[in-house]
Amino acid sequence: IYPHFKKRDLPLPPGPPGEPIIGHLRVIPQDHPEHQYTQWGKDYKSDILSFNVLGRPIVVVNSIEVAHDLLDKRGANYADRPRFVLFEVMGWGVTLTFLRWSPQFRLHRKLLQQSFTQSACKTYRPIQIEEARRAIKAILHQPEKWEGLLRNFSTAVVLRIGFGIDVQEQNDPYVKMAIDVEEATGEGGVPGFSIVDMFPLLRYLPSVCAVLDIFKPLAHARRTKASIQRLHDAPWDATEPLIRAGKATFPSFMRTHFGRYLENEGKNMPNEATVADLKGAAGAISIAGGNTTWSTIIVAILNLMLNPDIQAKAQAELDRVIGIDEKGDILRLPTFEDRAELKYLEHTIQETTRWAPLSPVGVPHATVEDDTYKGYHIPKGSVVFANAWAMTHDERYYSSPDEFNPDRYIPIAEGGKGEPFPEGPFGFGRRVCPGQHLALAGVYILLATLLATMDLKRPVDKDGNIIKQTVSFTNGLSGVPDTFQCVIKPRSEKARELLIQG
Ligand code: HEM
Repeated sequence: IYPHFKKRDLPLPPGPPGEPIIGHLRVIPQDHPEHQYTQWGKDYKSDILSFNVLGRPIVVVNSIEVAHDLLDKRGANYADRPRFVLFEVMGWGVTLTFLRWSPQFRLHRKLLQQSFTQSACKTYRPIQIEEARRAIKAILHQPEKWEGLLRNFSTAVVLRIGFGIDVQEQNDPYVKMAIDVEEATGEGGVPGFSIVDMFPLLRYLPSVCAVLDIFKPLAHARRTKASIQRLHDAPWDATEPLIRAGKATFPSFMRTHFGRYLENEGKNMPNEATVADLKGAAGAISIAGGNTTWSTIIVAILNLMLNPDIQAKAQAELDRVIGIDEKGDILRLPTFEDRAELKYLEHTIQETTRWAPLSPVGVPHATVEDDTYKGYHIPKGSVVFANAWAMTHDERYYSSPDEFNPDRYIPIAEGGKGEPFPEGPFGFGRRVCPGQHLALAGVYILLATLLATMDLKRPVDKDGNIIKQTVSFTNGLSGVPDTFQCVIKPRSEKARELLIQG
């Protein structure tokens, strides 16, 4: 199947020995392979490694330099994706994340990239600020539900931005629909590693035959398909009549692009994107942007709770920038205009993405053609993982990389260590996350509002002792921190009032 795998005079990048026929199928750990890939990089003294799974070449990139050389500088050759058959069965067919290198990929990439540039994201600030304040006000009333309420926040933001629907404050049906779909997609496991990804024809196996455990993901994908379709259709159907009537009040991806579509149609002009393309792209915003933004916020909260000194420093900075009255209470809620001055908060957000990159081995790319790099052969069709975890924990750049320390980014000129902002958590090259500015803006406004108004404390038992909690992450398309407890209380009566006023 992979003729170029054998036809070579140069060696493949190094890696541990595999087994006959199945190669490294059982050698690569199923859970959190990023750690083992990092260790192998050290064992083989190489930032590029190779493996094969059932004959398919796999390349793992462990350093930022190699990622730049291959995924950025030779971007066109590394812009493909492997086929994600299981996700196709689920119904994620016209979703940018899973599209192969093709004209359709380029169309979707253009649509999404243009829509979420640094400056295009400003259009969506009012939605982000409104939802952030709404979520923290809800936490004020139901502090024990903080985790779910923050999930509602990130899901509501991407649904509103994608489809322009008006999300209800509590129990919104679309938010529920999107969360169910996110969970179901997450349960699909590590992308590209199910039995149907390896043997695509098995997707047609009749359900009665698919009784073995290895076929569970297939059964799961078939069950989930209808809900994924619904997530594309229901919010679209709700907004379409409003856009047609020119009555869609909120800006959204759908309003911009479907509005343009209708305009062209009215003038008998051709449309580059079909309705299916636009639905798929709006759906991609919701699946790629909800869970990831939420998880980033949760990781930040975890670290702010575990490090009260960091939390106090971030709050002191907010107080200084926002202004406080004679009693030490903040004068107003934070806005996007404060962001440039909130350097410590910005470093805390960067440190959050560095400390626990949410897609630790990235979303795999694939090579379009054979390549040669530093004397190694990289076959056409190789699946390429950019090990973001290895890059953001690289001791050559980061002192005590497991430590959460926002101060590591203070420039040398200001007496700091001048460690670089992380690269890798949002991927690389022509596949780099098109939603990164939107995501970081959402994380910023949520954390700024939360820290300005609330204290995050570790829970204590009835004797007042701090309850010890372990920190762990799920596997899958993006790692989500496992549930932990956090006590969230208003910093003052004034903070409470500001939140209630909105
Ligand atoms: C903190 C939050 C986020 C993180 C950590 C994140 C991370 C990533 C990563 C690692 C990739 C794969 C890049 C690669 O293959 O090299 C990706 C792709 C993508 N992200 Fe994000 N993302 C986040 C938020 C968002 C948001 C809010 C959107 C909404 C527009 C979004 C839309 C996408 C899309 C559509 C892709 C697929 C790009 C492609 O395949 O060409 N992401 N993201």
